Amino acid sequence: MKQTSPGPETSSEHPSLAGTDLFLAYDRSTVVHGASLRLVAGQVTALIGPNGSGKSTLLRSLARLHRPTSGTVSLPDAPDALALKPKDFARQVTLLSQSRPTPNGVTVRDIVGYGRHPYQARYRRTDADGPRAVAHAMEVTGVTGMADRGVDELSGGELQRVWLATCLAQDTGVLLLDEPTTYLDLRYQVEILDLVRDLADDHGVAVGVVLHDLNQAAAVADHVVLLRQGVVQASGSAVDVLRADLLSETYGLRIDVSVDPLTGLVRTEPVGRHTARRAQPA
Ligand SMILES: Nc1ncnc2c1ncn2[C@@H]1O[C@H](COP(=O)(O)OP(=O)(O)OP(=O)(O)O)[C@@H](O)[C@H]1O
Repeated sequence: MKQTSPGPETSSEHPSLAGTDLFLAYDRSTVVHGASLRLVAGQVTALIGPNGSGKSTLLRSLARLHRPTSGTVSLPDAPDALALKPKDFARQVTLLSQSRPTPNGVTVRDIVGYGRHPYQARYRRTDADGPRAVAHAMEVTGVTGMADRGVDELSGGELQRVWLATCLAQDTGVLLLDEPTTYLDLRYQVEILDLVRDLADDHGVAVGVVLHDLNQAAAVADHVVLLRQGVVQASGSAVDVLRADLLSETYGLRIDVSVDPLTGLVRTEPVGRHTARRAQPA
């Protein structure tokens, strides 16, 4: 692994969630080989890499939805987070996964309310913060206006925001997001990424987010982790990881990289045959 700069892996800060030397397999086929990741409070860590490189599997293992063959997942109060009771874990970590089944006959407000499940006792209602948390989660994701609609009648982007609201209502210190901008129009892509940044900056949430758009990763992340074939290729700041040579080799495609003089953000530009042809001088 190329450790390009002091990133979460070398940070002396205590991580809010850490995966260490994780090996992850489906049946007997190992797809993630010894990956380590530390999510730190107030920081956004983006996982990037080509299709099938193991991003979702790694994220799901951090959320305890994929049991590692070996390696550990730990929380500050639990060196072995896999041993925690489900509700104790769910009060600390939530995952917005890529796809979820859409239940019939359930309203948006109900679905967002499911996020409060870890705070509710079986026989008594003890969740005094619930209504406030649900209302706030719906407001920041822009779904308050559709609170009474059935989730089975929403568009893909609307539904994505409802699921995100459900995660936010869970009010955890660690938020794991698998491609949260998929299905969203441009405005909501930007709003969701702004929201992610606010959660880290203003509420100290540790965010781990899978992104395909490298420019979005550059814009939102404090740290970027590049995966290839289940191996962490590089980990560090956007400037250190989003390098033309590293990206071109990893994605098998020429990718030009520049720094925007106005924003200082790294910009990546994949160069296909058509782009290259158009760039030829007349
Ligand atoms: N349920 C499954 N059963 C068997 N193999 C799987 C399963 N899910 C994923 N894989 C395999 O595991 C590897 C990693 O997949 P994963 O979904 O973690 O990658 P990814 O980087 O998130 O991909 P993408 O960008 O396409 O979403 C791939 O080779 C994939 O084919």
